[in-house]
Amino acid sequence: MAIRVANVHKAFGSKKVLNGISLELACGKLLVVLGSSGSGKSVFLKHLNGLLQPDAGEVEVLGEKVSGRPEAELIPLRRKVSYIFQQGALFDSLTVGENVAFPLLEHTSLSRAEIRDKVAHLLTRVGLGGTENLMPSELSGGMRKRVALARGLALDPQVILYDEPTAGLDPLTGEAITELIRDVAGETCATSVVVTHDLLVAKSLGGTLAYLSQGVFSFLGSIEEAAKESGELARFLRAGGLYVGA
Ligand SMILES: Nc1ncnc2c1ncn2[C@@H]1O[C@H](COP(=O)(O)OP(=O)(O)OP(=O)(O)O)[C@@H](O)[C@H]1O
Repeated sequence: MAIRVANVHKAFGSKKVLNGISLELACGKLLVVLGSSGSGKSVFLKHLNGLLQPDAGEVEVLGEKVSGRPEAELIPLRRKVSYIFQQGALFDSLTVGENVAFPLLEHTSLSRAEIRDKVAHLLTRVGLGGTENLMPSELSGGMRKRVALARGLALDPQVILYDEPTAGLDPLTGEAITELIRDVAGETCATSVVVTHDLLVAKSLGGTLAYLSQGVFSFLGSIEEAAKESGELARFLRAGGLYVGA
């Protein structure tokens, strides 16, 4: 198993967000986490690399315990688990090339020339070849997300966590990012978890759907199976533009 979440609870003050959530995801699989705004999708994702710690329950990623570990012990695991933030989280004072090179400089002993080649390769892979010298301020939202993805892939992660990768993008750019996520999942055999509330993205990615509601996954299965559900999930799918039922 790449990811094992067992009975995880998380509250902020009196607000319960995760309420005994459980999940197992095998290596190389893609999971799409759906749910309404504020249902706790990002909170769930942050538990997978220890950015948040559960109040109770266990999280294991790539066979290693994430929950209950001090920050310093999680650093080696985070090299294998890439978290792609919603806004891209680029360093604004560094060029695009320097942003992508950053994890390679920090965590590998590659030479400058090797890093330059790897950065060029990663940027080409996300459709941004030759943009090394641009500053993040010169990029569109879609380009920033691509650079963030290139940086997130730099260390050849075994698990990739995407937080709303298409939020705020026009449909065509969103589609291009979705294709990229699908291609990366197919080519690298990495395990991917994609948090989104865009149902068309979920449909296009395929993989397993998890619907977060009331702090638990009230549904886990394929989009075809989801289409047979009733209640909140059916309403969510219908409102999101996926035709469900007769
Ligand atoms: N660090 C924090 N401190 C306090 N409350 C938090 C914290 N992080 C998240 N929350 C609360 O947890 C709830 C779930 O937040 P989360 O960001 O996971 O929602 P989401 O499902 O990802 O929503 P969206 O789709 O709008 O991004 C929200 O009520 C949020 O205010």
